[in-house]
Amino acid sequence: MSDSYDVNVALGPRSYHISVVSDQFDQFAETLETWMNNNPAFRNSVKEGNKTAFIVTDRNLSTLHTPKIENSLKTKGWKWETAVIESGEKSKSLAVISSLYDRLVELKADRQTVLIAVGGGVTGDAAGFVAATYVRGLPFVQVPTSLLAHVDSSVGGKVGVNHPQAKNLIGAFYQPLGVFIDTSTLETLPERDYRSGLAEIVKYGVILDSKFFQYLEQNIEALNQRSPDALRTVIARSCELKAEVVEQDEYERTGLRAILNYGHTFAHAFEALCGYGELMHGEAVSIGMVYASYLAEKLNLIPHSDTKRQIELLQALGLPVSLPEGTCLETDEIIDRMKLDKKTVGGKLRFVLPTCIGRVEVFKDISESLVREVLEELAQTKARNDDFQI
Ligand SMILES: NC(=O)c1ccc[n+]([C@@H]2O[C@H](COP(=O)([O-])OP(=O)(O)OC[C@H]3O[C@@H](n4cnc5c(N)ncnc54)[C@H](O)[C@@H]3O)[C@@H](O)[C@H]2O)c1
Ligand SMILES: O=C(O)C(=O)C[C@@H](O)[C@H](O)[C@H](O)COP(=O)(O)O
Ligand SMILES: [Zn+2]
Repeated sequence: MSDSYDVNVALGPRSYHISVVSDQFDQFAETLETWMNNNPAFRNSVKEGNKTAFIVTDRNLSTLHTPKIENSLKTKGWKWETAVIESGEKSKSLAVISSLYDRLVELKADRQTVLIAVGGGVTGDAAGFVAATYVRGLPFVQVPTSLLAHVDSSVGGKVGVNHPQAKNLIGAFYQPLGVFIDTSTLETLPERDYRSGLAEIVKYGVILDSKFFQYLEQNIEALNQRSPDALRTVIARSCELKAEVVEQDEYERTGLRAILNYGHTFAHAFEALCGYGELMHGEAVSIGMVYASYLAEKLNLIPHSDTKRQIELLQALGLPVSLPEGTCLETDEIIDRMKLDKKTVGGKLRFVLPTCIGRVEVFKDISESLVREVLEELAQTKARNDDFQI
């Protein structure tokens, strides 16, 4: 596999490129200008030297990688302002969005001001929502810096913020002009955040690609050591798989895109109920996939061995497979929160469940009592601290 690659997300007039490079932040402004030159709506700005940007980044990134983006813009004659939001899930809030609108008003930003998100999924989701809504749309560029953002959140155009009751309840579909992934950012990513990203990678194997799942099983050591080769392979494959799904169902209307939500019906309820930021998104997804897989077993869709393979892989990658010790969530409350999931129709829950490793389907007629059974049985295995090793 080469040192850099390019994944095209083919969405007609909203098509864009995901550029994956290593140690090439100095190329950022040139790449941005290429994307703008290829887009009739923005090429004049570059031609006329009207090059202004609004960078949104989080506190941690503001001293780590954001200066590299700023330096690159400087060499190409760009003017920019940088807004720093606090790190962590709590920044996915309407209060933060509102403060960013205020900054844009002060700046007198217009529809040619490029909004650049530099950070993890929180920054990308929040900044993307601002880009989607300010003056009904600013050109938006993602510079993801966490593994989770490389493989998932920067691709596909889901942007938004949390409601105190439920994750991502307020948002939009808004595709970026391009995604610039420099894998060197992973060198500074804390361990827990790195592992959180691995959960979404495992998700792609379960939902779409059994060979990829097998690759992950066979490369645990390399992934745990952040081997650049293994990382390039998994980032590339994850982006390709997500792009293929998004190309076919950009707005999650046919149901296909919903498969990217495997494990999330449980995960989002856990994240909201534990308090945003207590469980990382990827950790919640890891636990949520185990719950969903166990539900699939109860419906005789898969044998236990398929759940076991997921548990073993997730654990080998240092991910949790049950809620943390001491977590005590009421089953009724979990079900209540799950009903705020965006897949819910007419008050009825829908679940993405595996039918084997590499394939999932969306199920809509699952009895609440069965879901209750899963929640209660798995809460008890946690209490026995046996990590669901049945
Ligand atoms: N839009 C989507 O399609 C989509 C997909 C998956 C997840 N998400 C959302 O993404 C969010 C989770 O993303 P996340 O895990 O990146 O969280 P995050 O943005 O909070 O980043 C995790 C932590 O890592 C730090 N960090 C990021 N990059 C770093 C780097 N290179 N070096 C040092 N520190 C770094 C951040 O400052 C933060 O403290 C959740 O809100 C989730 O709902 C969205
Ligand atoms: O891109 C998608 O579609 C996904 O579902 C990817 C998920 O990993 C991601 O967490 C997403 O933000 C969840 O979306 P939501 O619509 O369930 O809030
Ligand atoms: Zn997710």
